[in-house]
Amino acid sequence: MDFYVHAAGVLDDLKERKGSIKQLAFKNKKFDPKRTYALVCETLKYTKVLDEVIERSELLKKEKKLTRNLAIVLVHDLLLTKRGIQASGGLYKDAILRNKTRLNGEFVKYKIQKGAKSNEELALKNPVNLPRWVRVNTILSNKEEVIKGLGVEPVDSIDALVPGKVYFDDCVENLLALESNISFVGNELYEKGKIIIQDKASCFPAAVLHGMPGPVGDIIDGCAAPGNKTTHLAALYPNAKIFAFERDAYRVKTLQKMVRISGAKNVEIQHMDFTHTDVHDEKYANVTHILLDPSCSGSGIVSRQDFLLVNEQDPVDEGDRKENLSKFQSTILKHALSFPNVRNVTYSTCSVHREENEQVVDEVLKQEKDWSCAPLESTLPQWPDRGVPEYCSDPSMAGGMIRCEPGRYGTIGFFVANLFHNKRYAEATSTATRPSVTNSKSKRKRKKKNAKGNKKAKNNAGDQA
Ligand SMILES: C[S@@+](CC[C@H](N)C(=O)[O-])C[C@H]1O[C@@H](n2cnc3c(N)ncnc32)[C@H](O)[C@@H]1O
Repeated sequence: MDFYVHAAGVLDDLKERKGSIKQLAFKNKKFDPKRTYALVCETLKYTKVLDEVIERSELLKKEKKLTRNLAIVLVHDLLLTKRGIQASGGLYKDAILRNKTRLNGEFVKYKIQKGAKSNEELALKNPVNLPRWVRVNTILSNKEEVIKGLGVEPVDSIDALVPGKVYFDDCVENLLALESNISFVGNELYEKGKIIIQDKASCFPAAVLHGMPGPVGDIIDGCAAPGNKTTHLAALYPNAKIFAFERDAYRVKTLQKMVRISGAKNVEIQHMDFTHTDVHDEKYANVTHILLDPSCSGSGIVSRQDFLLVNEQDPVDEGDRKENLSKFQSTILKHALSFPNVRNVTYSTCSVHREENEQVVDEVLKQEKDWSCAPLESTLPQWPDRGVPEYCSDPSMAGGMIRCEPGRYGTIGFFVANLFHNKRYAEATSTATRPSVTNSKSKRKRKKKNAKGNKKAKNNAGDQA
């Protein structure tokens, strides 16, 4: 019976938003976490039905010792599983069994009223069905090996995904989509780090950065753990050094593990607050690119389980939280832009709120006049959803930003802005294809020419970016 009390406790904690279903189910190892997780998920799928049946049968009025959530998990197993309540006996089980006939009767009536032919028809359905996005880790493998290993055949749209099929993404190289229910438990490609499970939108920042022209020095990932984007950068830039910052001690361990499994040898992990770095430290003198993916509200994340909590959790007042996050995001973005040789910076969040997205970029760019937002042509132009013009003081800027609506086109909610330093970018792109000039006379000549070029480039940044 302790198991049911524990599962009911998880439901109580979920209501109070003490963690995700997975976190709470796996927190207490005394009870089989997988079994707890399964019961909690299944119960949440049928909460509406169970609540109704419990109410109609007046169970809680008659059995005062039962709480709502304890009754829900027990009635779930009584009515919706073949095995029934898995406990040898006790107070709570007896209370349910005393009301068994009534509960069964109300359940049958409910099903008839709803016209349901099976119990499954009563379950809550996930309105958002994301495919499983898998990035081929080109450090250790290639598309051919992965396709062969997964034993899948290509289809030409994510809507056509069924078991045994694969879709090759058209925005991000080496990104594949598989059907949503595929499991990677025990999968060799996954366990050996040859594939990395990463949502499509989360692959955009490194892909955008990689699409920018000009030479690349060192790269910073300012907010790195768990390391999806760091390892993506490492795969795209095998010859660059990547400094991966993470301030949280626990998450640093996850980052270390992920970098190790990915086989990346060019990542230097820095366990520290990125905003505390000395931007003039010689160590970072060669940094030309920064990927910044700071903590955010996560309001764009739609997980496989989120829909289960729609009716369970009370809405929270997000006002203050959004404001604090927005301030932090502006501060960390300004810090990224202050590295003396940085030329390209992507700023991203998995939030759908303007306060964390367009507004942060807009406010920072108002203060940082040397920086601009790159236009559509250089920021995955094939992606249809862009920034919201009304949220930017210069509405034309929005076209260069990426927005992903949760669930639309198979991704979570996401935002990316692609920023470039006007002068450094113009310099880098006008000399990119030329051999390096070392003598001082030609250096002076180049400087003069670049000065002219910079002016032109600033005016035509859109064409060049
Ligand atoms: C949204 S997550 C990053 C996800 C990561 N980019 C990925 O794709 O796997 C933000 C991370 O930044 C870390 N973080 C937040 N503020 C930071 C700071 N000032 N310095 C370094 N890390 C920070 C958080 O601990 C968290 O792990």
